[in-house]
Amino acid sequence: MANTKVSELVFIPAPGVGHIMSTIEFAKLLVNRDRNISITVLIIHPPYSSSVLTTYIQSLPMNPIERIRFIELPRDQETTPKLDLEAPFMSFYGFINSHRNYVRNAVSDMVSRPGSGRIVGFVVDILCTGMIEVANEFGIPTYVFFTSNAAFLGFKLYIDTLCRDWKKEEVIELSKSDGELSIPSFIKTVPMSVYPAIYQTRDGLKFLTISMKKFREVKAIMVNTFLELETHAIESFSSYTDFPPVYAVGPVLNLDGVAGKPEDKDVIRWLDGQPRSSVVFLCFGSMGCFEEVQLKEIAYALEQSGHRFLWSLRRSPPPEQSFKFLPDDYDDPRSILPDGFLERTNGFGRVIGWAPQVSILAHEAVGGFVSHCGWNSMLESLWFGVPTATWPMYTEQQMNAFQMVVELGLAVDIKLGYKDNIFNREGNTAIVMAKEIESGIRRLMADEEVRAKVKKMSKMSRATVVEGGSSFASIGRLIQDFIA
Ligand SMILES: O=c1ccn([C@@H]2O[C@H](COP(=O)(O)OP(=O)(O)O[C@H]3O[C@H](CO)[C@@H](O)[C@H](O)[C@H]3O)[C@@H](O)[C@H]2O)c(=O)[nH]1
Repeated sequence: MANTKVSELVFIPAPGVGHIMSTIEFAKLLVNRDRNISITVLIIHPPYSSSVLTTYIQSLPMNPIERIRFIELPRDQETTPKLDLEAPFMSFYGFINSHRNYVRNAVSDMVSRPGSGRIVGFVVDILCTGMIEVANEFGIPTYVFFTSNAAFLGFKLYIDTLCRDWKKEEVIELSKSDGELSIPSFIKTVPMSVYPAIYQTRDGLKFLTISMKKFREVKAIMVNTFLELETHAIESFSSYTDFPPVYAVGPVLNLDGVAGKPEDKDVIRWLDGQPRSSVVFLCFGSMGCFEEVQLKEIAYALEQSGHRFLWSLRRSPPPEQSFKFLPDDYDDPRSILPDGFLERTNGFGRVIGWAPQVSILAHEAVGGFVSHCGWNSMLESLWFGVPTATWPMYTEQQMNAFQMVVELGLAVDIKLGYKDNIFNREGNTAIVMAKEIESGIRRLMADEEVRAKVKKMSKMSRATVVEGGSSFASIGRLIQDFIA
């Protein structure tokens, strides 16, 4: 007999650091909010090797949370499709879909478990919308947890609408032109220079149209954002009649960080010894890394700027290993930095590998953040009131940078339209010269107007998630929708 009092949700996050962490934090938030909600998280192991992600997944069962159960789906090396660098999105989508049978089995077990609750919904990541098919087989509604922002969701919707009337080649041609787009979720017209490179391919567009079609089938979309930050973008969805309701439920953050290392304490101790707001922190997300020539330009810029710095430096996998391995720490970063750089900057700068980013941003010594503009990083920097200098690299980050700098005035730019092809790094990117980086760092540390706006937004981001706040209320309405 099912326990009718308990509402069960099945969460299916995507195996990427920037996706899985916020999704699981959202699960925690829901069970804390309502004692009658219970959640089973189905973990799909990544198809590539990532020490950070593996450490994070392994840590989950070690920190039990009441009413959240983690089930790791089997890794079937024989039958899972391999990732294709020519079609990274669709092959990743195929990889996720190859787990459908495991999801069916897990849900069948849940349904037949005595005393289990009524399954009221699947909550899936954008990369896992193929699982809607399984939810439909069980007659269970699906919700999407969108780990990026509302403006970008609006971009996808806009391009999807274009693709109904235009051939994909025409959309690609348009995206490579010099023009601008009037996208309803953006206040200003959006220059093509910030159009994400991944959607300038047939593979990316195919994924976009498939996932948007699936989005139209779901009961609601939860976006990791908040009304005070993205008022215009969130309100823009009300003009669509054939799109599900959008709930702004953020910022949903993992304030515990990812993969704690013993050296992290040493980094924090070093920050303890620095003056307030004096340190520039540089970090480029779970997939960010640069060629040696670019690293040298960053090093020169840091030296010239004279600001104290903390630089998270990660090594790209060799080209033939792209997408089989994610970036990792250098054994010895000295090998790729300019001669004598570490000695000359000793005392005012530090180079580290994977950073305890959240603890660093929370530290009062940090005065600025040079970031790749991954959405979690943007939300974390706003939460802690640290202004950003934008250096977007891959996926939707150019649009995030445009939004932060041009639309919202919450960041300064180093580069808005920098694009890195993470699936094929060989000679694909222009070099940003030291002078440009140095100028960005100087503006970041000196711009009091942006700093004041960020501090104000920091207060709003904290107020929105507590009782009386808009995201708090939004989650309340969502829970009513789950249990109705
Ligand atoms: O050295 C590091 C690097 C990252 N992080 C953390 O890892 C997360 C990274 O997330 P995010 O900033 O969003 O970057 P990505 O890992 O690049 O995230 C992917 O997912 C995001 C959400 O969909 C998108 O916005 C990005 O473009 C996409 O690349 C954040 O919580 C960081 O605090 C660390 O703790 N230490």
